[in-house]
Amino acid sequence: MTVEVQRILVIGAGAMGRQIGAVFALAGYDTTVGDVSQDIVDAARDEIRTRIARLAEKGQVDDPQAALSRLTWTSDWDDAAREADLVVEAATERLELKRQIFARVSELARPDAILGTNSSTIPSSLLADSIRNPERLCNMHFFNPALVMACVEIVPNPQTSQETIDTVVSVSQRTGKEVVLLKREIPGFIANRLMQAVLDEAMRLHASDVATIEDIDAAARLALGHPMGPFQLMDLVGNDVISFIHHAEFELTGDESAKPSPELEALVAEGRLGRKAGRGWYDYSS
Ligand SMILES: NC(=O)c1ccc[n+]([C@@H]2O[C@H](COP(=O)([O-])OP(=O)(O)OC[C@H]3O[C@@H](n4cnc5c(N)ncnc54)[C@H](O)[C@@H]3O)[C@@H](O)[C@H]2O)c1
Repeated sequence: MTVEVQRILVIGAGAMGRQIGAVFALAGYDTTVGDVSQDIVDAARDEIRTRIARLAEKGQVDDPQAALSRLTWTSDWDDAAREADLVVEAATERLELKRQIFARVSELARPDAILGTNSSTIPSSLLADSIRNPERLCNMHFFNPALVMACVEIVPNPQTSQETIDTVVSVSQRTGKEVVLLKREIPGFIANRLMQAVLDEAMRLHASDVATIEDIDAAARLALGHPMGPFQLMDLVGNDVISFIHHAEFELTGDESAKPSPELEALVAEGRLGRKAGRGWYDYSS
């Protein structure tokens, strides 16, 4: 059984939240995207207008005005939380902040509203005791950029009800995404664990002087058909983000092997964070 969803609130208008909001609006849902910063809300609204217009030019959106009219942007999301059938949290990746947000949502939202977190590293079981109705919560994990990437991972925690799972699966499918439904929580879920395994092996090969980063990247691209090599990918995502994901997994599991490699830590300590810093595994200064 699914809950009838018409109104959705997305909390956080950053890189993920703004595009997740657009995905819902394009699928026909009345969607509010809320942030704490008016500047971020304004920038998000402008960016999404441009993106939806571009999709319309490419023939991928029939009625851009209708989609935009279903989108509301706000720096005060309390009213939208009261009205939402589904709330998807996509705020800054900090456990305490997310717990505060869910406690507030739990005060405001209808008891039958479904709640999802887009967190990449925080399983919803760590948020469940901050809300009144933990059976209505799960991870609903979109990929970056959410308007483009075709997959949503849905991760129930031990308390998540079947109705909650059925509802988030149904909403995700209506957006046109392919759903990957995990049977249980595991740090990193599926896609990021697979990616992490490739990145870790690439760093091990390089640290043991088996090949250059250029050759390891070439093998991934040309022999395995990956769109980019593991070192190129780390530079694109940000080596600090990759390191953070390792630390988060170590904190969740206590597993020493989850810690970032010394090479990665050295790179981050030197400020070689990747493309955004002009230098990472590769040099982008020229
Ligand atoms: N960036 C990625 O590649 C990616 C991919 C998948 C999932 N995620 C997850 O999505 C979430 C958001 O990531 P992001 O990259 O969009 O981060 P971001 O830093 O770009 O955006 C986070 C936004 O949350 C806002 N925020 C903070 N407190 C808030 C509050 N109380 N109410 C409303 N908004 C608040 C911030 O102002 C900011 O605009 C994180 O949980 C992250 O793990 C990120």
